[in-house]
Amino acid sequence: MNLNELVQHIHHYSISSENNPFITQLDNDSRTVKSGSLFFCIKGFTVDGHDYVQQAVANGAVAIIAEKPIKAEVPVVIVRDTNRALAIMADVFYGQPSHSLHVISVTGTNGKTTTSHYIDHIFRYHSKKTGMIGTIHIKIDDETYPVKNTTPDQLLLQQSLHKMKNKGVEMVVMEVSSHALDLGRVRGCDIDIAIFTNLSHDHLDYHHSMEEYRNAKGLLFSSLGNTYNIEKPKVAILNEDDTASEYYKKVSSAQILTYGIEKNSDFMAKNIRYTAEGTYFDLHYEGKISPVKLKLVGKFNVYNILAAITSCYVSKIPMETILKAIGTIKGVPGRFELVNEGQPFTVIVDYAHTPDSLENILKAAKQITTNRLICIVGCGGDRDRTKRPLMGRIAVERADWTIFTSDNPRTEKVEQIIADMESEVSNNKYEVIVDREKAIFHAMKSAQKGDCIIIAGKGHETYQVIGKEIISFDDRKVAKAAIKAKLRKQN
Ligand SMILES: CC(=O)N[C@H]1[C@@H](OP(=O)(O)OP(=O)(O)OC[C@H]2O[C@@H](n3ccc(=O)[nH]c3=O)[C@H](O)[C@@H]2O)O[C@H](CO)[C@@H](O)[C@@H]1O[C@H](C)C(=O)N[C@@H](C)C(=O)N[C@H](CCC(=O)O)C(=O)O
Ligand SMILES: Nc1ncnc2c1ncn2[C@@H]1O[C@H](COP(=O)(O)OP(=O)(O)OP(=O)(O)O)[C@@H](O)[C@H]1O
Ligand SMILES: N[C@H](CCC[C@H](N)C(=O)O)C(=O)O
Ligand SMILES: [Mg+2]
Repeated sequence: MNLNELVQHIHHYSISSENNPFITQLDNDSRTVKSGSLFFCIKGFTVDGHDYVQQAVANGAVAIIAEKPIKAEVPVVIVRDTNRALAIMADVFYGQPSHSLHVISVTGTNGKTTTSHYIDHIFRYHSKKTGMIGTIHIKIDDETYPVKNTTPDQLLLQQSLHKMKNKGVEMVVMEVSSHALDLGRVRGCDIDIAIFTNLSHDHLDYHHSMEEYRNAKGLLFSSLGNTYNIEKPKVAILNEDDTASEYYKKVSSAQILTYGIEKNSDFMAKNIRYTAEGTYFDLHYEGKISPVKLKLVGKFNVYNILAAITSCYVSKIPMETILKAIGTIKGVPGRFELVNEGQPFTVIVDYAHTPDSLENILKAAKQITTNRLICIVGCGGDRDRTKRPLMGRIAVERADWTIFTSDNPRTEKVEQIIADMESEVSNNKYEVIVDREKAIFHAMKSAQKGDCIIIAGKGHETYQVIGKEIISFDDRKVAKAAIKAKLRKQN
């Protein structure tokens, strides 16, 4: 595709030359530029891409998209907003892949990854080729690719969707974070179904207030479009029990479907029974009642399943197939993941890293615990500090014993993060073991029959970020080693 063909999709631009080079790839990082690249200068949080034009040209860039005049031996196109231009041009360059894919997006504070995995599982059970974009990885049919972000930037997003199209993928489920919406990462993406899981305290370092945070998520629903296209109707699927849904109903022109447990909703779970084997409930929808069996625990998982059922049902998968499929869901990596080495106590690794998710997971664990509930938890550095006292208080109030430890301190002092977590704790049912590995070994050593140990916050993560360094660390592996060490000592 030539430069002129691409830039014609932007309303306001000026171009420094009449040359019309052939563009072989798009780049927003000078380090990945190759001969034939069109380089987009993006102002980041750390550096400004405009400062890397010379490097981009040296690496083979044949044209530049910038927000201000830049000296370069190649054509420079000046646009008002390079981020927006990248979203539009990437969509065009990659042949608008989202337009012919069935795209389901999931937003909300907690449950995005979990719900996405359930949806993917149901579609695959229904023999569809699927793609998934989210916190754990990008998955294209059976191949997975590592990720830096829950929702990739505009370029990687369109590239991934394009690869999916080429691989014969029919449907994509994608997590959409509030950061992504605020930064316009999903602009130009034709989304068919948008799911809202819930809204609770997180990311207030970035969004400043709950209202701002709620509104950022609202961008997904306000940009969803309307239902007038009969071939591709747009549907917003909202959690009726979360008050933020009222706002999303207002900002969206799409068809609205609701799910819930407490309030009357289109897809509703009633008569819920939580047992050691799993969770059972009656699904009420369209005047019908269907029994549902899950091998999952926790009320929050009933919400995730309801959202998954609703989105698959409106995607025309028969309810009978959906219900059979969900009976075979085993779980999601790092989400309530059991570590079992034959020990007489329960060990669970979970990604709870917000006050609400920590509370939920401790409540769910309590239901299956016959002795003490022990919680190992930390908070991330260089992230929302205001959630730390809340998480500290919740852990100590809900668990019988808590160990505060480190969880990706990044450039902050772990001791300060833990002091923040301790600041609103009102009893002494806790201790501090800064080193996470030592904390896990200590918990295993002191565990007794019937105890349940929740290792919270890192879930699927295979690293610990200390300073600028990334160290290999996996809660599941460490827990396994600690249990084995204990069992060896006993034998
Ligand atoms: C705060 C934030 O969102 N930062 C994102 C941002 O990085 P940045 O602004 O620091 O980028 P930068 O380093 O300043 O670079 C600016 C530009 O110069 C370019 N550059 C830079 C260096 C160079 O040598 N040459 C060059 O061309 C860069 O490629 C970039 O285009 O752009 C990067 C590329 O798209 C993102 O990976 C990065 O996410 C970082 C890793 C991050 O931690 N983001 C978090 C806050 C985030 O987005 N989280 C959400 C939600 C998580 C959840 O589910 O809870 C997510 O969706 O992941
Ligand atoms: N619907 C839910 N409501 C509240 N908590 C939940 C829900 N689903 C999962 N959780 C809890 O939140 C944790 C994170 O879940 P999940 O990874 O699905 O969320 P996410 O929204 O993808 O998070 P992130 O924004 O970090 O990607 C789980 O490990 C569990 O403890
Ligand atoms: N998606 C979350 C990840 C937090 C995971 C936790 N382990 C941490 O590092 O704080 C965030 O960006 O806030
Ligand atoms: Mg996620």
